[in-house]
Amino acid sequence: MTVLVTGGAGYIGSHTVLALAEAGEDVVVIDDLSTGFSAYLPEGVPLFIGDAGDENLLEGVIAQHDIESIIHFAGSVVVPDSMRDPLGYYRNNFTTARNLLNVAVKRGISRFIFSSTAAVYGNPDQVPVPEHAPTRPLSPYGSSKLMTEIMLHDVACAYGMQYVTLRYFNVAGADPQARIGLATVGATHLLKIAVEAATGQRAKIDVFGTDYPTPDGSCIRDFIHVTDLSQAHHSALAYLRNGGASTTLNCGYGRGYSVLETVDAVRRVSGRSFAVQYAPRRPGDIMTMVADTGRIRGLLDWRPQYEDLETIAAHALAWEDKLFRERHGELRHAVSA
Ligand SMILES: NC(=O)c1ccc[n+]([C@@H]2O[C@H](COP(=O)([O-])OP(=O)(O)OC[C@H]3O[C@@H](n4cnc5c(N)ncnc54)[C@H](O)[C@@H]3O)[C@@H](O)[C@H]2O)c1
Ligand SMILES: O=c1ccn([C@@H]2O[C@H](COP(=O)(O)OP(=O)(O)O[C@H]3O[C@H](CO)[C@@H](O)[C@H](O)[C@H]3O)[C@@H](O)[C@H]2O)c(=O)[nH]1
Repeated sequence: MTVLVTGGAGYIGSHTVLALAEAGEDVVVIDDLSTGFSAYLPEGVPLFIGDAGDENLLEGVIAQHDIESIIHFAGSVVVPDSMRDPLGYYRNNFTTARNLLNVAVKRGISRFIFSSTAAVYGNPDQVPVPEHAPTRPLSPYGSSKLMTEIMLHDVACAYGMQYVTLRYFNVAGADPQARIGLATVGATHLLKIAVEAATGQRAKIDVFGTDYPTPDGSCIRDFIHVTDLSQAHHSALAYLRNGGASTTLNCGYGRGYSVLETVDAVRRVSGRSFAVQYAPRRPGDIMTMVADTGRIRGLLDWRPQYEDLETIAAHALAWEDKLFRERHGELRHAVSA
């Protein structure tokens, strides 16, 4: 019984592959390495380099491995890019998933876990946001994920598939042993930018908007540690294997931190000071995004371990220090599960 992980060489995918491999699961990965890194896969995990929407490739992988479930991470993830290139985003997020589901249905693979996003909610009417809140995405990225959610639901109803759609809130941090982490060059995530500043790779960090009607004027986010999120995937798999009904789950902790609090946490754990500049609001930003986590905590046997913001910041920083030294030729990379 093997789990097929698409996009398994990416940031969240590689942490999930590591968690599955450490739990003794058989895993195979399909990744086109457009933003992923083959070196971040544990030794012995087969990697098929190619498009997760290539039906011939998928048929070949399924012919060689006894695939029991699919976890689908592969996709394009940068919100502003999706505004410039909506067709590219609909192709890589929606059409890829459509082809993957087509092969899954043909080959009788009946368990599917899908990476969705809090971006499907758009500006929420209520915070914390429950799963039944209205979905009003503000970007083609969010729309492409919502369309895929709807397609998955329809496919599951028609062909008897069971699925879990996981809506991630703000994913951050790195493997606590710093074996892997976020390595994307030019990443735009707040915590990544802050640890780049703390490691001297940036002169300063801009805080986009300090005039919001929040306690300190900056936006508020619900950060989830990538290792806890990877464990949520394993728990979702166990839930489906136990016959759990198809469902959609928010993935966060239900606790919001402001942008300024987050930057302060990086300053504290690093003990390094860096310049913080107040900048205008970033277009399209949602003011407050915090998950209602009642459903995931009630349905899954999931025990997050790294809910503390300083722990998330410390792990992101340790990884960034290592990545910086690797990229400057002082270290070589090796992952062992
Ligand atoms: N990082 C976040 O904060 C966040 C939040 C919400 C949802 N998500 C979703 O989680 C998933 C993983 O995101 P990530 O942050 O790890 O990004 P990432 O870019 O690190 O990972 C994506 C992986 O998919 C691969 N890929 C892309 N298109 C492919 C294709 N057509 N075929 C095969 N491989 C392909 C890339 O090479 C990469 O390894 C995405 O679906 C993303 O939309 C991420
Ligand atoms: O240099 C920076 C970077 C970010 N921010 C602010 O920090 C907050 C968080 O921004 P960011 O880390 O870019 O995340 P989001 O825009 O909240 O989006 C993330 O979280 C979404 C789910 O909630 C995912 O869908 C997206 O892919 C993911 O990037 C926002 O208020 C930004 O304006 C800054 O002030 N300065």
